[in-house]
Amino acid sequence: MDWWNEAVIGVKYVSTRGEAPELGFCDAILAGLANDGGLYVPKEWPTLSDEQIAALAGKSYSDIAYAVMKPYVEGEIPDETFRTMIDEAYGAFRHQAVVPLVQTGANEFIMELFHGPTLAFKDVAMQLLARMMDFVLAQRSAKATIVGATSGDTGGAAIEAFRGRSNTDIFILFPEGRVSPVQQRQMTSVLDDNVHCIALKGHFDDCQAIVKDMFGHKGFKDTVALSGVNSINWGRIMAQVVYYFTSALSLGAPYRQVSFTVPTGNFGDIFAGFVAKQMGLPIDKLIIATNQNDILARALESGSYEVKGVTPSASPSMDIQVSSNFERLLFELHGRDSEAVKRMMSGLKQSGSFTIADKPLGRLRKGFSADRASEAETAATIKDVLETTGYLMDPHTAVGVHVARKHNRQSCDCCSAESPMVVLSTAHPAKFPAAVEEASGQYPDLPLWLSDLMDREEKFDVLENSIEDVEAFILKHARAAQKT
Ligand SMILES: Cc1ncc(COP(=O)(O)O)c(C=O)c1O
Ligand SMILES: N[C@@H](CCOP(=O)(O)O)C(=O)O
Repeated sequence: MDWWNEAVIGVKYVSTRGEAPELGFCDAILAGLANDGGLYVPKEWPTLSDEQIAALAGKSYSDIAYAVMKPYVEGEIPDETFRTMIDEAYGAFRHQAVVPLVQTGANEFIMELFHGPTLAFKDVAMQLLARMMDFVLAQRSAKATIVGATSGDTGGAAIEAFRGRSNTDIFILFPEGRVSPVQQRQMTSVLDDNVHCIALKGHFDDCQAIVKDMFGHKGFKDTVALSGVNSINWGRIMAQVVYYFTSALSLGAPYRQVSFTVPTGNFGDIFAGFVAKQMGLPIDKLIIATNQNDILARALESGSYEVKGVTPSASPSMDIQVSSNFERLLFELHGRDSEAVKRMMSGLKQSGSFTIADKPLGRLRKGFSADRASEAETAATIKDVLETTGYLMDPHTAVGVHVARKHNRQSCDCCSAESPMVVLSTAHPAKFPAAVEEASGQYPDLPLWLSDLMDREEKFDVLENSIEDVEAFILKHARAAQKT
């Protein structure tokens, strides 16, 4: 593709908090979190015209991925190298279409994002990010220590993508006893020397807070050459933008608007939808679907973002209160005013809450809707969809389907019933067999190639919810630290 406007090629990245240096793509993905605590976003959004989007119709996933992501990496990763990375990353997916659509109702489609190696949508970005980071590190003859916090899926996908790589050690923090047994075994049964799993005595938000605080601890960060693979990393979001394009194109874009409902926790996946819209994809509505941990739905309703504590649910990967990527959206909603973002984030740190002012709140409500699914509603949706269509879905996807159906597009004045509704299916049901069986009576088996997973040997350490303990553990095991 050579039709990208020269003006937007080779995008630079700025921090949402305005105090970190502007970076090129390679530095931005290695940095993970900006050193002012903010998140990197492109300085400007590359846009595509309807004609350019139409020209992508009928192309393969890899072709579309290359076209959509090219301006973000231009001048930093050579075209041919980038194309090879994309082909390799998505060649490993076990479905020809990479992210196929399945119709489950009138104008309702499920986008299956779980055909990668760990059966979750995280593979889509992680398979590419690992290759890009490896490339940058090799070019610089450098090593990095990757850290990640997981409520279950990011950890497995990251470990699978980075296992055995000689330039990186990876440390994944998961909340002890709060991920599904399949999710845990996907992480802990990887025995490669560069992989370290830490079961933290705390919640996911504790794991995420420790990861973010390690980025703020300069001495430690430099000693271990710290890098992150949570969706704070722009490279993750960029790769997730692609499937909004592929699915919308299959359903008639750019000549037809499409809406999306996204099961949401850290706001990365739905923020990628926002980016696709900024780039020119005709998205009608983006619907935020939460489980009973509904901070985002409450924030949209009341304008007050207020942490209330996490209640474990059948969709554990979404048991999140501090939703990292919401900061990226707040930055946009406030006209890229980093002072406003800093005020809100410091309110969050000090008192666990902040208020969104009227104007940005109006913008938020214009582009997004939000609702929640209770535990009973989630289970009932799994059962109902199975009985009416024969399709078995996981609890996270069911949260999405429930919220999509509840949003009555016949009567709302915010989006049209004519536009197809795509619900993102973020995980395979076999990752959550107990919840799926309890809801539907049907036990979802793991695919054959993972059928011995629960018999595999485990390797992990249990640590207190303490940044000192986690840092000491990393210092002891990270090869980048031992070099200095
Ligand atoms: C299965 C599943 N669904 C949904 C989500 C929420 O995605 P996001 O954090 O990007 O909002 C996650 C994890 O984050 C997940 O693992
Ligand atoms: N649900 C996630 C939580 C971390 O999210 P991320 O997208 O920011 O990495 C998980 O499964 O770990």
